[in-house]
Amino acid sequence: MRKKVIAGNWKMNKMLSEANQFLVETANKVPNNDHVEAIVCAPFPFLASLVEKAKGTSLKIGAQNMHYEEKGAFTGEVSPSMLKDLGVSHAVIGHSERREYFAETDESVNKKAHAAFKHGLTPIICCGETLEQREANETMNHIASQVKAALKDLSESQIAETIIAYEPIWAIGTGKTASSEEASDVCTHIRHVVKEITSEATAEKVIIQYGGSVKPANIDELLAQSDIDGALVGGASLEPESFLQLMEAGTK
Ligand SMILES: O=C(CO)COP(=O)(O)O
Repeated sequence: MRKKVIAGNWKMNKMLSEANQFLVETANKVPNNDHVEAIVCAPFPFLASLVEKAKGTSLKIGAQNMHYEEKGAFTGEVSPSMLKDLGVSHAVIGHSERREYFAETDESVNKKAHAAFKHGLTPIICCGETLEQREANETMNHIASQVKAALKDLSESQIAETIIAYEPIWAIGTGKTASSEEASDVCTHIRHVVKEITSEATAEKVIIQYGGSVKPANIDELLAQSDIDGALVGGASLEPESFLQLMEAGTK
């Protein structure tokens, strides 16, 4: 039985004092069991403080991006080794907002996935189709190609440790959730793609999240789908109360 992994993606929100206060109100309350893993993916300037505040609790702290190089002349960038050194455990890679606004490509996503494993970070690799692609029946091909490109040349054991987040772009921040059936169909497809490039045993281990307007009111139905192992949550992860409700849903 795979555990549920629920990650909040705060995106570019909160001030440091608000981020710290969020941890004060949630870190000790996130479930401490084998059923659910709770992660907050926060802006870079908050990470050191949040890691400190999460110490001794089950809450993990993740980044929302990283460079694939270890160090060097990359002004404005943050390396995986810096994140690891801080005590960060996860990094979101290839979010559609980064692909759209910051020229993230399948190739850079793959380089970042390799770099994450090299430095002991767990990548949360995002994939998802636009509304036009969905309407043109291109969803399954597009997702397969994004997933294959992201996982290229990773070892089977690395793939088994990877978290893949399916986030249909038309459902992000729009209040429009994919129906649990639509979400489930694509997540099942992702597991098939992973099986195709590795093995059934590895595909069964991969955590596949759904993301896109997930909230306490719809998470139960999404998590009830056999191939949906968690959620990557934007808006509803910003308030302590709804964040904790999402975690509770994961323990059911
Ligand atoms: O992009 C998302 C998480 O990475 C989803 O954002 P929302 O939950 O705000 O739709």
